[in-house]
Amino acid sequence: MDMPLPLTEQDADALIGDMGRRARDAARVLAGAPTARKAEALRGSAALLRERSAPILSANAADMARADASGMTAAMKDRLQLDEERLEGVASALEAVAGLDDPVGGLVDERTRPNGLVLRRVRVPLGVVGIIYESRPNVTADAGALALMAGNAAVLRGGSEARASNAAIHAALADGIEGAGLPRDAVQMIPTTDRAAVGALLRAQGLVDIIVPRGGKGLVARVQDEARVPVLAHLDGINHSFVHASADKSMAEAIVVNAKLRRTGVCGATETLLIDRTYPHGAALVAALADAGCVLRGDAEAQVLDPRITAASDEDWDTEYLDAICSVRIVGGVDGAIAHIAAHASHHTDAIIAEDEAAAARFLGEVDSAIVMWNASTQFADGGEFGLGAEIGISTGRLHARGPVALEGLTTYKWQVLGTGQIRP
Ligand SMILES: NC(=O)C1=CN([C@@H]2O[C@H](COP(=O)(O)OP(=O)(O)OC[C@H]3O[C@@H](n4cnc5c(N)ncnc54)[C@H](OP(=O)(O)O)[C@@H]3O)[C@@H](O)[C@H]2O)C=CC1
Repeated sequence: MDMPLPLTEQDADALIGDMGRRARDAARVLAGAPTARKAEALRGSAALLRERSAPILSANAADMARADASGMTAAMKDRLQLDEERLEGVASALEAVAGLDDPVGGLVDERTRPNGLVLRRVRVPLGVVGIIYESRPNVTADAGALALMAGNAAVLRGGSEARASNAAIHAALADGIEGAGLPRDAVQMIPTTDRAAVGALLRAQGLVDIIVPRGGKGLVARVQDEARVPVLAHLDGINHSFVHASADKSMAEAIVVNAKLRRTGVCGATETLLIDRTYPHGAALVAALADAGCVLRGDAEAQVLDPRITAASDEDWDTEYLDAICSVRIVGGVDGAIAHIAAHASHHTDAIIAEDEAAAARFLGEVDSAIVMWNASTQFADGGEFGLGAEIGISTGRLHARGPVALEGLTTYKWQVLGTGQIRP
């Protein structure tokens, strides 16, 4: 699928310009496509994924071999790897999206003015959505499917380590879409791993309506510097679990171990444990993590709790490890936790574990993150777990949609004004 490298800026602009124009044409068709047709496209794609499981898994094996050779971490390889069961999960997710309620045309609200004008807000697709994401092949299917079902055309740019898997999955999706009589260009995959194409996508004003960047610090910096297209940021998860003085001991241990270690490579994993200075079971809490194989780095007060905690540096409070490593800080009550989170969180997901309702209410009200939780694991940060069927990812920005983004988050609305001849005085 790769074009010759390196791409000049002009080559990249020409490539994205052409893809963007084709996407725009496809988006016009999709905006009016019947729900049944979109669902048929996704069910057809799911069937093709199953039919083509052997070539898709061998494409994935090629990606995995390159990952091994390049020394990719175990957590990153876990995200990249497919097997029969995971591929079945990808196909089933397409069918699940096909069964979701179509948001397009839905009535958001309606009111009648004293002059008799009827004002309605009706859901419409965003248009052309550019999605830049990590080396996780299932996202190719999930993102393409959600964009399509919400009536949008998608231009996908997956992580370079997953290029063979992505190309194989994308081909099944495009064939399924075409097989249902919808434009093949509805979901396009950028055919190069050259990052010049990411720059061109970020500059594609007028061709791309919104960019969803899913990724970490390198991507954040580039998006902040270069984006000319509106951005729905899906960025890193520097997430906190705060154990309040009133927390139940066994609940706190179970939640914290799960939040940190269930899958260390997902963006909803906890990276920093905050312990209330007056919580009486701090030593048992950190021991539960250390015994489960987690490396702990703490401030001086935390280090007193367990000899296995080494000294944290300032950098640790701003680090997303995506690994079995956790920073631990002792804080003074809810105020201390809120202050630490305000200074170091990435506004993704933060949780309080507490029996005290007033403490929890303050945390839920005052922590400014897309998802705030009470007595639950931060690993629940997931569209499927929220009952949305699937997700593009977790929006960490402030506008339009926050937290798990699925069909509704991929739409906007327009006003329909119904008169009976009114003129404005
Ligand atoms: N909020 C959310 O929903 C999600 C957030 N994440 C976050 O993603 C990060 C982990 O994934 P990781 O694989 O490290 O992600 P990266 O940020 O390294 O990569 C993500 C995508 O961005 C591209 N990219 C990265 N840097 C640049 C750049 N400077 N210029 C152009 N393109 C760039 C990558 O391309 P290339 O292949 O060329 O490297 C890849 O396609 C974590 O921080 C995690 O929290 C992950 C999933 C969901």
